[in-house]
Amino acid sequence: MRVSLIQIDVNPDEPGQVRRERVAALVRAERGADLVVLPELWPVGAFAFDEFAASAEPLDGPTATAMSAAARDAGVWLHAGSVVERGTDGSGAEALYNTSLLFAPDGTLRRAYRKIHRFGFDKGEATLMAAGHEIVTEDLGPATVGLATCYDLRFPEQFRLLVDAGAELLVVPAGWPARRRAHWSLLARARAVESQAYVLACGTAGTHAGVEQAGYSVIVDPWGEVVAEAGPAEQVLSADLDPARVATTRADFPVLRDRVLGLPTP
Ligand SMILES: O=C(O)CCC(=O)C(=O)O
Repeated sequence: MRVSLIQIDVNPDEPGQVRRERVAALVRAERGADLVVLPELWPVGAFAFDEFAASAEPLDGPTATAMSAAARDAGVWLHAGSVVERGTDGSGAEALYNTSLLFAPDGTLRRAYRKIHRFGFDKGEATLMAAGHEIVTEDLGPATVGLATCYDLRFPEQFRLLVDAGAELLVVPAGWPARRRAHWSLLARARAVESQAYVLACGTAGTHAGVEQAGYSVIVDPWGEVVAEAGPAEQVLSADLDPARVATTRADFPVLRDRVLGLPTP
C-alpha cells in the first residue's frame, strides 16, 4: 500500500485560492498512491485564529470541492487534512469545527471527522471551535484507517477506541509548533507502539501567525520504527506499507490481548 504525506508550507502571503490550486496539483501528482494525506487546517493555518471565522466553509465549500476533484483525478483515497467547518451544534446554533475530510478515489466525501480535543486551553481553537464527539474509521480496502487530529495525539484513550473500532492505520494531520517537535515525534511513535498500528502523522511547514511549524511529518510502523521522516520544509513523504504487518505484530506480541478493561477508579 503506497502512502504519501504532503507537508504543506502554510505561508500567510499565499492567497487561499492559490494555495488550494497548488495543493490540488500536488495531490494530482501522487497518482499511483493508494492514500494521500494533507495536514491540519492548511487552507488557513492552525494558529491563524483571527481568520478562522472568515475562512470557515461548509462540507461542500471551496476546499472540499477542489480536493474532491483532485482525489478523483488522481484516483486516490485523499485525507484532505482539515478545514474550519461552518456547521451547527446540537441546538441548531451556528458553530465552527476543525473537520477532517476523507475522499474516496471517485471524489465522494466518505467521512468527516470533527476534532475531539481542541487545543489552546482557554484561548484559540479551544474557545473558537466546538468539539466533535465521534470516533471515525473507514475501510479503504487494503486497510482500515482511524482518524485523529493534532492535539488528539496526546490522548491515548481516543486511539484505544480507534483500535477497538478496527483501525490499522492511524492518520493524524497536524499544525504542530516547532517548539514542541520532540513531543510530536515521540507521541507519534508511542501511539504506534501501543496501538500496534501504522501512524501517518502529517504536519505543516513554514511560519504563520508568528508560530513556527514543526514539519518533520513521520510514518511509523506497528513496531514503532520510523519508516520515513520529513525535514522542516515543504515536502512529499512517501512509503510502501504492508497492512498485514498490523495483524502479524498483534499476533506475535499480543499485548492488546492483555488489556484489563474496567479497572476500578481509586
Ligand atoms: O499539543 C501540541 O503541542 C500542539 C497541538 C496543536 O497545535 C493543535 O492541536 O493545533
